[in-house]
Amino acid sequence: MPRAPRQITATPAMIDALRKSPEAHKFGHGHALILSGGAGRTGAARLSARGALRIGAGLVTLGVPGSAQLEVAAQITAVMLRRVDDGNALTALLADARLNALCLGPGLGLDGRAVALLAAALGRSGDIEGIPPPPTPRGVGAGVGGAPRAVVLDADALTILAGHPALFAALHDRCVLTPHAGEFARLFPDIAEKLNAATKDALASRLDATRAAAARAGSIVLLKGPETVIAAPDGRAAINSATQGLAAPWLATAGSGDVLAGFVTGLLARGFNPMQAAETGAWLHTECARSFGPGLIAEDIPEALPEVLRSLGL
Ligand SMILES: NC(=O)C1=CN([C@@H]2O[C@H](COP(=O)(O)OP(=O)(O)OC[C@H]3O[C@@H](n4cnc5c(N)ncnc54)[C@H](OP(=O)(O)O)[C@@H]3O)[C@@H](O)[C@H]2O)[C@@H](O)CC1
Ligand SMILES: Nc1ncnc2c1ncn2[C@@H]1O[C@H](COP(=O)(O)OP(=O)(O)O)[C@@H](O)[C@H]1O
Repeated sequence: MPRAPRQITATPAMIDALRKSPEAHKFGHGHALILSGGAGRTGAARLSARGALRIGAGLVTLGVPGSAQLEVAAQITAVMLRRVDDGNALTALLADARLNALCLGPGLGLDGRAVALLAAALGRSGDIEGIPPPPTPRGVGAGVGGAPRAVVLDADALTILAGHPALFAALHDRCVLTPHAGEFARLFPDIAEKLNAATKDALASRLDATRAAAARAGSIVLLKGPETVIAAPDGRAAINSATQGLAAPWLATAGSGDVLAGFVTGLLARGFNPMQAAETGAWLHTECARSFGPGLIAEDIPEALPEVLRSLGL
């Protein structure tokens, strides 16, 4: 019998974890790497990067193909930029163990480069059909201490996973998958079918579906919506409600999910464990929308974060 899900609220433990030590320098708060797609499609990854930086990652770098370098350079300041043209370039970059959290999906695209980046991020570049084996430096796919690197997979990365079973099989317990309902149905069609056919309470069914997906993936799954459900492979689950008194309807705007992916990535870079990062990121995301209120667009979400953090006493 699975444990009852936790309703996410700001507990003293969450607030404590969000506090920054007065002694630490920027590398003590982690370095997040967000991989972007090509020119004309870089907005989503830039939104994620801004979210990761605002939530406290010490450094945030956007990995972009050469074609998008100028476009992105013209739009960023505190966020940094590295050229990442293919899977080999990412593998080489990941020899730096200080890059401790990755985000793939927002605006990534579905082309060969995107597939190769996903394979490299999951440490599988040498054995995926059609992707040449790279010269693998030691430690690739691993973070500090040899544990696999934390990876947030959203948007296009989820669509790629749905078409590449070998990549799906490479998911691990430091991955956080953040599908909306459409992406969930693409990735877990049989589970989604059962969910749609369910006759019991809608939230309970979403909870069952998210738990089943997390168990299959071996990763944290965060199913987005007005009631966001988060589940771990071991059956732990939590719900972030944005309904009734906590409603945040202005979150239904293009790019808000990209910011959420950035929030979770930034928290992973800071050292939060994957379940804690997903829960805390989802809660703060809703609070930002509630704090900003009507007229919110995706760019406003990271900018609302300082006020929300201050209201927690940080
Ligand atoms: N500013 C930017 O640069 C932005 C860039 N973005 C980037 O665009 C790329 C594509 O991402 P995407 O999510 O827009 O498209 P896609 O993968 O086709 O899935 C959408 C289809 O799924 C379905 N669907 C079912 N339930 C759903 C639900 N709850 N919420 C949403 N959809 C739901 C629905 O089908 P329907 O139900 O209408 O038949 C819908 O047609 C990706 O890289 C992303 O990062 C965007 O983030 C926007 C801001
Ligand atoms: N009506 C709503 N009430 C509260 N939150 C919502 C609502 N609609 C969407 N959201 C939230 O907004 C975000 C939308 O993400 P997503 O669908 O991936 O959009 P995008 O791909 O444009 O970034 C998710 O965090 C989701 O939970």
